[in-house]
Amino acid sequence: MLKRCCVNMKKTHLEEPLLPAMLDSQVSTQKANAVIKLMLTGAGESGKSTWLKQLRLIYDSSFSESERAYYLSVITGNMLKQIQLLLKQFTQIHLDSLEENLDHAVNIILTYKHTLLTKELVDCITFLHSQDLFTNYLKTQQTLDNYTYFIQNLPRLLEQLPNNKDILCARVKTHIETQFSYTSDNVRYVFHDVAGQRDARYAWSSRLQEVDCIVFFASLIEFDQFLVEDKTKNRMEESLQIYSDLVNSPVYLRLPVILCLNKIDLLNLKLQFKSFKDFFPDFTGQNSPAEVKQYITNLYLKANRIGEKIRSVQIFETDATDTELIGTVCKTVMKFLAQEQMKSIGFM
Ligand SMILES: Nc1nc2c(ncn2[C@@H]2O[C@H](COP(=O)(O)OP(=O)(O)OP(=O)(O)O)[C@@H](O)[C@H]2O)c(=O)[nH]1
Ligand SMILES: [Mg+2]
Repeated sequence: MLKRCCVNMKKTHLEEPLLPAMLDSQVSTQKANAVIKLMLTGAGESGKSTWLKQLRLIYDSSFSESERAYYLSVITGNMLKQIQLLLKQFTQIHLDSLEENLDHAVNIILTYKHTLLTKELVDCITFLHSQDLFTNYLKTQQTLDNYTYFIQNLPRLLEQLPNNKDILCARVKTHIETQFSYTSDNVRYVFHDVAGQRDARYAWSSRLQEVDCIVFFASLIEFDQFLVEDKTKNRMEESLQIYSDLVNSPVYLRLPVILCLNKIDLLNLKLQFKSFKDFFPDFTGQNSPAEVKQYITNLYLKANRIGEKIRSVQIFETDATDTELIGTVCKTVMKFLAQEQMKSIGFM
């Protein structure tokens, strides 16, 4: 049941606790006569915190200059750590065959110690990515999901602070649960963003007891990826297991579920280099975004063994970095929750 109560005037803030400005985000002054709490769930890197950033952009304010400067160091750190990791293995394989220019660029990157983006660093990274030897190796490796996006955009970030899209594409792992709330049509929506990696999931159950809806994020492009916390475990299998545990649990039967099949924007790109069937041999379709998406959707549908009459599930295909799309999804989610509320009080 959705609870009706007084307006909740608690401060709202976004993840990234190291950033002081974010802890001081706006307080809504709108009155509300109902509160709906939603918990964002899903494995690590599925897109929960990116959704929260979107809510802030849509319902509160844009990022300040100091937040943008903070994200510049996050992006530089994300990329540097990733490229250094790739290069460690790359240089082991090609130690004796690197041409002088490439060897020089590799050395600069490998010995770079801070998170300040400099022209020298960007030039070396750009040069590295113009070399077939490296780009062919890259196709066989697991990278950050927005790696290609940032490779293309690093030169711009030498001149400008990150724009909203850059910030939405940056990766900051969640350690501490955070929340964001806003009021629309007299209803206050409170979104709880929790950490998704294995060691953090023990904390989910107490929060799930208090919320009115589960929002589950599943990445559409994790079929060839392995967990950060367990390199032997396929990420999509893990996500299906978490989803199944949640939706089939008798404890959370009363909660409607919103399933976001996320990272739809990256699926096409991934399928140009990877064969879905190599990872899910039961798949007999074409290696096309439409067929792969349908197959994954069916896996999630099958994982839910509770009938529609008992639990409502609403499915969305999302790109969590697309503000317009997420705005539209939010409106549909609000309508869906209003219907659920009517059902729960016997009007439907
Ligand atoms: N291109 C693209 N990137 C996405 C999308 N959703 C999330 N990402 C990126 O994926 C990475 C992980 O997203 P997060 O929102 O931090 O994931 P999370 O679920 O909060 O992960 P944890 O905090 O570890 O539980 C970030 O770099 C995001 O920018 C998407 O739909 N499209
Ligand atoms: Mg997070």
